[in-house]
Amino acid sequence: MLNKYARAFFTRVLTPFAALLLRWGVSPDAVTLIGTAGSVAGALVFFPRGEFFWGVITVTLFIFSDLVDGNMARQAGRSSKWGAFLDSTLDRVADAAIFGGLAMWYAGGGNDDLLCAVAVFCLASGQVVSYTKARGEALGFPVNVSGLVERAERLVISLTAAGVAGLHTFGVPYVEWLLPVALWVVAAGSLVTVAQRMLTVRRESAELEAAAAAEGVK
Ligand SMILES: CCCCCCCC/C=C\CCCCCCCC(=O)OC[C@H](COP(=O)(O)O[C@@H]1[C@H](O)[C@H](OP(=O)(O)O)[C@@H](O)[C@H](O)[C@H]1O)OC(=O)CCCCCCC/C=C\CCCCCCCC
Ligand SMILES: Nc1ccn([C@@H]2O[C@H](COP(=O)(O)O)[C@@H](O)[C@H]2O)c(=O)n1
Ligand SMILES: [Mg+2]
Ligand SMILES: [Mg+2]
Repeated sequence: MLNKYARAFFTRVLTPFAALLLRWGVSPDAVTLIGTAGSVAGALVFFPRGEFFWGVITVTLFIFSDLVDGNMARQAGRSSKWGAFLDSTLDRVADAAIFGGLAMWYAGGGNDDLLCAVAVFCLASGQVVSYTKARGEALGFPVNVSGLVERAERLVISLTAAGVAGLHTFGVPYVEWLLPVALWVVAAGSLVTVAQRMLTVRRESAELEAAAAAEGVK
């Protein structure tokens, strides 16, 4: 949903910045790499220590590079399959660091085995959500579904909740519960999304086989 509705807005807002980077001679691949490195560092330095506010600020600053790199590639007429591969692959790395960092907090100072397991489930199910589409498309199916909780939703829900929950360390009361709720929501939403995508590929596969069988009868 966010991918559909918010992308146009961010494309408009980020286009001048992307143009400036191109004028400075920065390549889209460099933005993809630096954005991922910054997101990973922000998540793994701050989240395991429970410093959610600064973690979210750092990760958010760097993760917007994911909207800038493609914008740069399109403006420069340099969109490539390699760029698409690099972008998607490094998305998975950044996501692993974000949910892995949260799981590390609950395994350590946060001292909550159940929430650690939920964060690990968010990590794993998010990767499976992306894999269903990548594998379905590689097999030649259109995978004509986005699903309830795509990457943008996973990030916005988790990072917003973590950022606000992090205000607890500055003395803001009654905000810590937001992160556990967000993790449960992302976990449940990702499970639904995996099911939506798997059912779509199953339907598309059946339709393709039926069409092939009908073709054979003629
Ligand atoms: C009191 C202060 C507390 C601090 C609050 C901080 C607030 C910050 C909170 C959140 C910010 C989160 C920003 C998240 C930005 C996300 C950007 C992003 O990564 O978008 C990527 C997404 C997809 O791009 P791709 O096509 O490159 O990726 C594809 C995707 O990975 C697919 O994965 P799948 O969905 O299948 O799992 C892969 O299949 C595919 O291979 C891959 O190519 O881009 C978009 O979706 C575009 C839209 C992004 C819209 C983001 C909007 C977020 C903006 C603001 C949030 C506002 C929150 C306000 C908080 C207020 C708090 C008080
Ligand atoms: N280093 C890169 C990154 C991206 N691309 C191209 O952009 C598409 C992704 O666009 P986003 O707005 O989601 O970043 C991707 O599929 C590539 O075509 C690129 O070429 N090089
Ligand atoms: Mg990108
Ligand atoms: Mg991306």
